[in-house]
Order: sequence, then C-alpha cells, then structure tokens
Amino acid sequence: MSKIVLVGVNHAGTACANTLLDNYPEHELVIFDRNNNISYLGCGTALWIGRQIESPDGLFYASKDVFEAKNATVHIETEVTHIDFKEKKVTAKKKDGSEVTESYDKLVLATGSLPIQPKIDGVNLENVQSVKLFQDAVAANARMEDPTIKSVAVVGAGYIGVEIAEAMHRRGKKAYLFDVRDTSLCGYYDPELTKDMDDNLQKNGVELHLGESVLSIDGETKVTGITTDKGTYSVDMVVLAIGFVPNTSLGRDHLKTFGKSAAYLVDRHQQTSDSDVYAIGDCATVFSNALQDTAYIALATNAVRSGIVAAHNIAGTVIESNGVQGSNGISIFGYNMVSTGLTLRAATEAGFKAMVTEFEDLQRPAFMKENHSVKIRIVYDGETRRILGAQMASYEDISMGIHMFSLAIEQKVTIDHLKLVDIFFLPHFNQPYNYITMAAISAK
Ligand SMILES: Cc1cc2nc3c(=O)[nH]c(=O)nc-3n(C[C@H](O)[C@H](O)[C@H](O)COP(=O)(O)OP(=O)(O)OC[C@H]3O[C@@H](n4cnc5c(N)ncnc54)[C@H](O)[C@@H]3O)c2cc1C
Ligand SMILES: NC(=O)C1=CN([C@@H]2O[C@H](COP(=O)(O)OP(=O)(O)OC[C@H]3O[C@@H](n4cnc5c(N)ncnc54)[C@H](O)[C@@H]3O)[C@@H](O)[C@H]2O)C=CC1
Repeated sequence: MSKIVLVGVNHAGTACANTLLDNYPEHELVIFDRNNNISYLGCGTALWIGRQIESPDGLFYASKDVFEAKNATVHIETEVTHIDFKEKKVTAKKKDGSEVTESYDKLVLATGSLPIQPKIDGVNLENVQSVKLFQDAVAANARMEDPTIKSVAVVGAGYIGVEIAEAMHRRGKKAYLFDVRDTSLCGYYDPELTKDMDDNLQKNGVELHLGESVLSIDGETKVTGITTDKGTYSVDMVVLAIGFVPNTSLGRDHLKTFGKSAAYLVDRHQQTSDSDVYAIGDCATVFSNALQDTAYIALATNAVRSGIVAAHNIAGTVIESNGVQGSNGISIFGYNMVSTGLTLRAATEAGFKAMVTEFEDLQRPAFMKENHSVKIRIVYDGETRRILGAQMASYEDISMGIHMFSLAIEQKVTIDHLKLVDIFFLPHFNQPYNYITMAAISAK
C-alpha cells in the first residue's frame, strides 16, 4: 500500500483521484485544493453569461463528499505552500491559517494553469477581470447585471475571448474584441477559415480590433477606457483572455521544466524528472503526435486523460499516454469550427515542408433541403506525406469528422492513404463524393 498525495483537484486531479479510488482502493489518497469548488467546467462560463444556459448548477461533476465517500482525505480551501521533495513532505495552509503537513510515497501535481496577466497599466482597476475560476464567472455575471456597464473590451481573440465576446453581446453589452494578431483564433485555424469567423462576429455585432496592441487600461479606480497602438476606446469593463501559463511555482526549482512555457516535463507515464512525482493536466507537458515532440497544450481533455494515465502508473499498471493532437472546437452565433493537430503556419514554423489541401462543398446532395456549405483544410508534410492537421468550418454540426483526423495524426496516416478510406454515404448525412475524400484526392 502506498500513500499518494494529490495537489490540485480540478479536471486532471479529479480524473486521477477517481481512477485511483475506483480501481485501487488499497492505496491511501490525500487530496489538497486551495479552491472551494471542484471540477468547474470553464466552458460553461460563456454559456451562462450569454444565457444560453440559465444557471451554472450543472457545471460541476465532482465534489469533496464523493471523494470522501470513497475513503480519500480531502483538504479543500487549503493551499499547498511548500514541498520538501527530499523528505517527501507537503506543507499546506488552511483557510483559518493553520498548517497541515502530509508525507507521501508518490506525489501528483495537478496545479493547472493561471491566466496570463499582460504587463500594462490598469490591470488592477475595478471591472478588469480574467475568466478562469467559477468565482470569475460569478463576478462577470454580476457585472452583466450592472446597468452602468454598457460596453466591454475583451483582450485576446483566442478561444476564451471569442466565446466571452459573444456572451457579452448576447447580454446586451457593446462588445469590442482585441488581438495583436490579424485574425481571431489564429492558434487553431489558418486565415482562410478565421476570416469567416471574423465576418461572423462582426455580422452579429461584435466590434473587432485585430492587429492592435493594447497599451493600457484607463481609469482612476474603475475602468473608463482602453488604449491601443491604434486608438482609445471608451469602455466600462475589460476581460483579459490572452492565454494560460502552467502553474509550477511549487516544483520548478526541483523538477525539470520544458521550454518557454516552463511546464513540468513529463514522460509518457506522466512521470517527472523525480521518479516519485507525477504531473498532470495544464501544469505538465504533453507529447504532440503531430510534432512528434514535447509540447504544451492546455485543454480539459488532455487534463482528464493525463490524470487517468498517472493514476494507473502510480498504482502499478504500466500504461503509456497515446500522445495528443490538441483537438478542439468552438461554436459562435451558430458557426462551428473544429481543428486538430497543426495549422499550416504552425507546421511551417516547426520546420515541416508543410502543404495544404482544401475543399468546400455542401454537406448533403443539393437536392436535400437542410443543407449548408462545409470548408475543410488538411495540412500534411510534403516530404513524408503524413497528415499533420485538419480544420473544418460550417453552420452544420461537423464536429464528429475531426475525430477521424485526430486518430489519423496519432497513427501517422498519409494524405494519400486518406484518398481511398471507406466513408459511407447517405443523403441525410453527406455526399458520395464527400469533402474529406475530395480534399485528399486534390492533394498535390
Ligand atoms: C473559460 C474557459 C473555458 C474553457 N473551455 C474549454 C473547453 O471547452 N474544452 C477544453 O478542453 N478546455 C477548456 N478550457 C481549458 C480547461 O479548463 C483547462 O485545460 C483545465 O481546467 C485544466 O485542468 P487542470 O485540472 O489541469 O487545471 P486547473 O483547472 O487549472 O486546476 C488546477 C487546480 O489546482 C488547484 N491548485 C493550484 N495550486 C494549488 C496549490 N498550491 N495548493 C492547492 N491547490 C492548488 C487549483 O485550485 C485548481 O483547482 C477552458 C478554460 C476556461 C478558463
Ligand atoms: N473550446 C475550447 O476548447 C476552449 C479551450 N480553451 C483553452 O484554454 C486556454 C486559454 O484560452 P485563451 O486564454 O483564450 O488562450 P488562446 O491561446 O486560445 O488565445 C489567446 C489569444 O490572445 C492573443 N494575445 C496574446 N497576447 C496578447 C496581447 N498582449 N494583447 C492582445 N492579444 C493577445 C493571442 O494572439 C491569442 O489569439 C487555451 O489553451 C484554450 O485552448 C479555452 C476556452 C475554450
């Protein structure tokens, strides 16, 4: 029997805890989290703020009670302040100021990520906020009720920024969306597709300011405006959404970290450079099958799988992570986009002789009434022909198609192999000469 201490119990930590408690009850599990809630689905923040769902109640799927019922010791609202890796001891501070110390045989770090704070004036003004925690969602929602807040600047047109800008607009606020790059969602899609999302956002009333650098947030105590290298805009609230950094303050002096992100470097078992310490979720690296190399990709999906992998390995069942493709999706004012692997730009920057094939067609034969156009782009390596990434966009629900590309990247399928893959046809769903086959056949 081992004593396992888990620091952080959001998505990665919950998956790890459940896997341990359900499959290996012989081990002792002690859990710490500094937050007062567990397993908040951040994806629900925009849905709730935009009133696409009425309440945040369904956005949690785990709790202290459930872990305790499975015999774990759970310290919530208790922040781990120090880890003695030599003596294998964790020290934590409770809400009332008292200290708890626990020894461990195996330690799991699941401390996640933190929103990046830009180094500009005004970030501490009232009505400036990030949207990471449930508490942030509650605060943002309360601000939506405030009639003096009429306009909001969202900084960062990545996944959070685009979703929040839509949500604020849906709640009747004037939404401005800023990004240093020339399109929204530039980390996930090529400009050929993001320009459609940009048009979609503008058409629906979000005012885009792309290719603009935010220089300061203005105001005395409360936000009154935002200044960029192109102008000054009068706004009552600012949401910061310019990405996450791994939260590694507890272990970065002892454990090996990776590159600029400084995430804990882990192997395919989620083991760090200290064999008694595992790291999972947003605080750890992933193995990218597209790059065939280590990478940092903060996603709940990666977090959950890494928690499962770590738990089995700690308990003695040796399993390896499959690696990831960073598959992702978004739906804004009814326009759906999904992607996996590398964009053309990311593949080129990584040193591949990257090539792309694209196709656009109706989802179903033209004689079918309910029908929308679908765009697809497949990125591949011009030398090995290996598929490196795929992107699809449509008013149709095209989400399931991207999973096949995720598996294709994982399994090193070539663009030429895809040309003759068996894809079924039924007019209700698709076309005999479907866009996946046609994009593959058109590849140079
Ligand atoms: C608004 C929003 C929408 C998102 N939408 C999606 C989506 O649709 N799909 C998707 O895949 N991903 C999405 N994500 C990303 C996803 O939420 C993260 O990738 C995921 O939360 C990572 O889980 P984690 O458990 O690794 O880390 P975190 O969620 O960051 O959790 C870390 C935990 O560790 C605790 N902790 C940290 N330090 C300490 C300490 N010293 N002592 C004790 N406890 C500590 C924290 O309190 C926290 O509970 C979204 C994120 C946000 C903010
Ligand atoms: N649907 C999904 O799968 C979702 C996933 N997430 C994940 O959560 C994490 C955090 O999301 P985001 O914060 O949206 O990060 P992101 O990486 O998606 O986007 C950050 C954006 O900020 C921009 N940016 C960076 N610095 C800037 C600056 N100084 N000024 C203006 N713009 C700047 C970048 O160009 C980029 O467009 C990501 O890993 C994301 O994938 C979040 C929401 C939804």
